[in-house]
Amino acid sequence: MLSDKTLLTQVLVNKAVHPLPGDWGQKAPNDEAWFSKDSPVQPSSIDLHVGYIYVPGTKGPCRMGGERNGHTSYELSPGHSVIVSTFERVTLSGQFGGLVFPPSRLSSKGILVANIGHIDPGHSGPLRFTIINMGARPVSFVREKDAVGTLMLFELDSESSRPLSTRFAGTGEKTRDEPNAEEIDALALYFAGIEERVREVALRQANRRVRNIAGGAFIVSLFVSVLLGYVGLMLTTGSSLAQKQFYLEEKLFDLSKENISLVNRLEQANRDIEDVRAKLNQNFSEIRGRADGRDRKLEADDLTEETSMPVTRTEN
Ligand SMILES: O=c1ccn([C@H]2C[C@H](O)[C@@H](COP(=O)(O)OP(=O)(O)OP(=O)(O)O)O2)c(=O)[nH]1
Repeated sequence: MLSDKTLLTQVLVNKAVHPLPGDWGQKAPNDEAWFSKDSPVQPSSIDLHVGYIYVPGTKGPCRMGGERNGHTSYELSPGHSVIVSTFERVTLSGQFGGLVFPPSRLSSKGILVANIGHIDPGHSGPLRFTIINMGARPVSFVREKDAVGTLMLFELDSESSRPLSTRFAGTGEKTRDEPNAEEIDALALYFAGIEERVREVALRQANRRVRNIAGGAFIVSLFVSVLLGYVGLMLTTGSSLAQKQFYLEEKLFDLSKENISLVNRLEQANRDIEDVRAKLNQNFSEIRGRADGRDRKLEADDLTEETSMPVTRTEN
């Protein structure tokens, strides 16, 4: 593995990692700043920074976040995924290979980099990473400023007989570059489409309950049509409004949850009314029973009174 000094020579003399962010490219190799805490060159690795951010599902060739039009800064919402290319191009001769890892400060924010891997001898171009926000909060990425990978270089025991660049010769293809539309859209904006699925289940549940209890199909269809209208709107306006979309979707989600809670309360109120009705019926039958008993007693008393009265005869 190359140490900071050899790494620095590879970077500054052979342009193995180039360009460098900020004014690092203008510093002389013997500048002490290379060995400071903030240097992109660390004891045995070099930091790679955000280049462009590509957002899956971006419609239209001119939309920010799509092919050849990556964002230079982006706030990645929880559960969302993007492709990030590196600001630096990594150009290795046949004598060197590399390994790239996510910086641990990214992992502590809940960022998962899906494709850590190796860099072939002969590779030339930016690297790219598929990134998912598994954390609880949005995470911002800014071009040139935020580190997105940590690269280590290795010197091979002998030069590769066919470095990557020669294997591409005559194919008309290049080693890896910025992603095209097909590669960007192979990803889902939401990790495993999870938000979509959860929302569908919540809506289905709300729909069923409301229909059962209050014949509220109207409310649900209204809710669904608002949702569909909104999704349609988002499809036509593209995902440059992704954050706004996320916010509104959260709101729709909350509404759906509120709906379910209202339905639960309605169910409970129905059960309470049933209880009160049963109690009233019971009280009514008891009162009725008592009244009947009293009537019967009064009738019996009248009868006794009549039969015990002395009979007076009138004699002519
Ligand atoms: O996280 C990574 C790892 C590698 N690479 C670059 C450098 C590497 O030389 C090239 C190919 O990597 P790998 O051989 O791992 O991927 P593959 O799927 O086999 O690529 P390909 O089909 O282009 O050979 O992609 C990246 O951009 N990001």
